[in-house]
Amino acid sequence: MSEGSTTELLRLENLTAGYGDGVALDGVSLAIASGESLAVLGRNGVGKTTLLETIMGNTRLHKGKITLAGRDITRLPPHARVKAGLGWVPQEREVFPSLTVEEHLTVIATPGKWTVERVYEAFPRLGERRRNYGNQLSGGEQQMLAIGRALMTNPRLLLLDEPMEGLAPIVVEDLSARVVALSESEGLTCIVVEQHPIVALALSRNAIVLERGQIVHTARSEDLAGDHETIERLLGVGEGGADEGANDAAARTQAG
Ligand SMILES: Nc1ncnc2c1ncn2[C@@H]1O[C@H](COP(=O)(O)OP(=O)(O)OP(=O)(O)O)[C@@H](O)[C@H]1O
Repeated sequence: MSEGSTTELLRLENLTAGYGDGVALDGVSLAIASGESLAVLGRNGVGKTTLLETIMGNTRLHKGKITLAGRDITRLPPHARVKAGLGWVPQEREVFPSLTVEEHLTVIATPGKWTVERVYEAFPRLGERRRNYGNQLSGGEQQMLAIGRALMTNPRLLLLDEPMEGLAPIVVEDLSARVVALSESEGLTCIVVEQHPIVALALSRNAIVLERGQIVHTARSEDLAGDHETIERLLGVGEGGADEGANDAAARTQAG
């Protein structure tokens, strides 16, 4: 795909980034088309979060270029990247105990197709909880709120960092269906970082696997889901259902 093509939304060229002088992301290049959903997979500490943080402008960039919808955003500060069309759902969720659901959604709203009412349509549970405070929400509700809040900035591209972490299997199932609906029905372009391949591959069209800050495998998600040898080799997990993934995530969270 050529740069500036009408369907290309994000292009990363040779991104090398990290924290201080350290390099956690090493020469990553990829292009994402508008409407695509991409899963970023890999074992612990391989640079998945760093990839999203670098797209957002939260790491030290040593080298490389980031283009969003034909615009070079490489040097923009994070808040300007949100304005340019990046929606950020951080791993920590960052839900505030003293704000209600509705206050979380309205405080950063940007005019566009996503309004509070549309977020409640996509996540009816949030509508039911609109007057509840952040600390009165379950983990799943907090995650929905983190996604809803990002939608309120009317992004072109939504970046989700381990959205299923610590959630019960039934909640993972529900939230996965809603994330799929965002990309399939709403046409929203998404990048999802996820530890467990079964969960991530079910909600994405394409996938990359990172190892030591580099892309070592690229595939269509449905192909990789059936490629047990590659999953075992690169991710070190055997066959297992979404339930296993969610339980792993819950165990990780409980362990710290
Ligand atoms: N704030 C930070 N300061 C210094 N080094 C960091 C920081 N955050 C991450 N790193 C290092 O960067 C490397 C990549 O970490 P990153 O969090 O991107 O991996 P990950 O694949 O998202 O892992 P996980 O699944 O455990 O979240 C690791 O070696 C990690 O120790």
